[in-house]
Amino acid sequence: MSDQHERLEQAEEFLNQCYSELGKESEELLVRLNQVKDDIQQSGFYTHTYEELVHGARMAWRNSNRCIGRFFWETLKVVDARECSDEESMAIAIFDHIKKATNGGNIVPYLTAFHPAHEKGNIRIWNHQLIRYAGYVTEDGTMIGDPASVDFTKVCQELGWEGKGSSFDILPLVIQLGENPPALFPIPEDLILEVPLTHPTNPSFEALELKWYALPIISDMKLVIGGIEYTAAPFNGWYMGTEIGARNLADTERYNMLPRVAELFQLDTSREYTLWRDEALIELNKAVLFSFKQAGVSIVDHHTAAKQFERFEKREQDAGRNVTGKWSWLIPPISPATTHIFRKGYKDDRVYPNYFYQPAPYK
Ligand code: HEM
Ligand SMILES: N/C(=N/c1cccc(CO[C@@H]2CCNC2)c1)c1cccs1
Repeated sequence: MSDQHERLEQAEEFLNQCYSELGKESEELLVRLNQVKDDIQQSGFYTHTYEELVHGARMAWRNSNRCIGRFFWETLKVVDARECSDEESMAIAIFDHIKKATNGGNIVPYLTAFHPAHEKGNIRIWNHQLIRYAGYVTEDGTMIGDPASVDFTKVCQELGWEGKGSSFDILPLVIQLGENPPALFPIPEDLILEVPLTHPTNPSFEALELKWYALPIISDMKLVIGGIEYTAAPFNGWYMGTEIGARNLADTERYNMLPRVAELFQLDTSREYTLWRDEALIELNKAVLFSFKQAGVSIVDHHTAAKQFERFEKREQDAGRNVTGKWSWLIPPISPATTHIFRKGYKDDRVYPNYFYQPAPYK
């Protein structure tokens, strides 16, 4: 099937569902379908109205099989930055996104849509997340910072960026328009909200000098709506505590903090069966949730998130829509069997609109 014919089919499927969900008259839909058909026949593309862009981005979140946070899909705020035509104006839009989404700690889910892929080539944001810590391998092979960031940190250094070499250096924003060389922008420090980690009952925890950033904002996925591909469409939510406490700070190939936490709580690490790893995990996750709450920064524990997801499932059923999901991602990494998700099956069907991985623009 030709590219144009395929895009027209995808456009028609999206517009039919979108206009039906928005309760629009069939007359309005027919006019729109004819206009889109002409546009695609003329140029191979069509341009979403702002309303279609907003609802399409929300539908894509609703269809994200690996996301436990979908209860809030209808609240996503969307900024239309499709007019941005140079790296500077994109950087300004991105800084504005960070500021509005952070909202002093009361995090608001936002998506900023830049111009979709077209003949002038793609726009790519090279960062995986807009706010993330650098990772360095020293001469003697020891790790500083986030090991998951080592490759991207090297790329930033090759582009002229110099980090301070601390465990928590915020990486710069890297934007590439089409075939232009990538443009690098340090993120203004006053835009970055971070939470120092303390423990509710163990005052010695702060000696670990751990912290994490408040705003998780994914910037390397592609938003596809009705055959139109938004290759730069950063979106943020708030964290689920386990992401920080059970993975980012706990994984041996990340900050690998469990042995240090065990030491602080004087756990018996001589044998696995003392479950010292599990006890350290719980203490670390309690510290993350306690610290974010203390700092007035939005976060959700995995039990509450699972309950919200259950309400999402019920509401989708009532709306006559099937809930698709990827079980292995939806269950939380600690105490998964304490959630209803563990006992359910989900079909990992691909439903459009949706968010997709795209090849790394550097390597
Ligand atoms: C509002 C609070 C939100 C929470 C607590 C939340 C929670 C999560 C968690 C825990 C994951 C798994 C991440 C991992 O295991 O590394 C995830 C995945 C995902 N979420 Fe959400 N989410 C939220 C909002 C959003 C929003 C606003 C969007 C998009 C508009 C979104 C789209 C996705 C996608 C596409 C994935 C899969 C990512 C991948 O395949 O790597 N989520 N979410
Ligand atoms: N809480 C979140 N968590 C994530 C959501 C999507 C992706 C990720 C990071 O995924 C990486 C790839 C696989 N695990 C780490 C984390 C959100 C980020 C942006 C909106 S909500």
